[in-house]
Amino acid sequence: MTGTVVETRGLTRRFGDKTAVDHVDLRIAPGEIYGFLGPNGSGKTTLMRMMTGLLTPSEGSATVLGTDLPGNAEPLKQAIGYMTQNFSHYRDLTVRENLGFVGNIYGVPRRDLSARIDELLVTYDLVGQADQRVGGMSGGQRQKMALAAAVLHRPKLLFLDEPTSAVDPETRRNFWEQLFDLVDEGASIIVSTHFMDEAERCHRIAILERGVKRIDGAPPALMRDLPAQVVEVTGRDMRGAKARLDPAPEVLSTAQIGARLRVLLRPDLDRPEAVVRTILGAREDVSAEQVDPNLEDVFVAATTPELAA
Ligand SMILES: Nc1ncnc2c1ncn2[C@@H]1O[C@H](COP(=O)(O)OP(=O)(O)OP(=O)(O)O)[C@@H](O)[C@H]1O
Repeated sequence: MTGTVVETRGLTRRFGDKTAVDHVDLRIAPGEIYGFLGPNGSGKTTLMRMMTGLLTPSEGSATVLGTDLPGNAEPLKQAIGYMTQNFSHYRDLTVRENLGFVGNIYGVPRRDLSARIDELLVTYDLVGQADQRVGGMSGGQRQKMALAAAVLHRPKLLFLDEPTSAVDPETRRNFWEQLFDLVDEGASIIVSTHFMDEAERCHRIAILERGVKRIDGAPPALMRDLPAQVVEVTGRDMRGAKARLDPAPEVLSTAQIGARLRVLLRPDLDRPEAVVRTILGAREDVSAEQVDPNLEDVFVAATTPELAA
């Protein structure tokens, strides 16, 4: 294996007039958790489906674990695992039966399958649910089972499409512990999300918007290299403050987050917090402070036309 598990070259998919994925170039290294971060409809699922060989690109190509796509995707089937966005297992079967079914599809030998299922039930904390019908389990339990099913045949590359969209933060944290364990065991993982905290856990991310890759890199580097300065404003009447800041030429964008206003300003300004105070006028009830960029700022900057390259 070279230093790349996935390479895409101008990968594009159109549905009628709509371009769901638009000339995306990516390189994903082995042992990485690589995140696709983007809002609904930004093309994350379509991009993943093309990488798994399930969907033919309209244009462009990819090499996934040495297999060239478009082309014969058969060799990929055994090498990848895919956890789809919608739960795709049998609700009328038990956890053990579902895992057995998946094992048979992958041709796991009978003599190994039951031991492998027992091992997965322990790893994913499903021993108590082993003989329970999946339809009666919680969203978090179903998700754990879907992950167990995706890794049953020990794939080298795992695709997870918004795997934690329906679970509470604690379940999400545990789920991520398991992803790091899988990476320690040698897997590479591609995961899509619209949660910033999840994106921040990835080794590298690509931010997608309307099918276009706006930026990619390691989250700390993306935050460090943000082409903007960030000022946080707190006080009363944040909507009024936003209305005054938005038209100012020094201001690139504003976003209200609860009782705070997050303001991105041009990178060349001295004392951006003073600039914000001047724009807002002498208001005693408002404070403005320069803060370090976070991933949300990176996302906003990457999807702001004046800032995006
Ligand atoms: N089979 C299809 N036929 C027509 N349009 C499609 C099809 N699949 C996806 N699209 C469109 O392509 C765009 C990208 O969809 P996609 O599901 O890839 O986005 P996503 O980022 O995964 O969104 P979400 O977060 O909602 O899952 C959307 O506008 C969607 O409506």
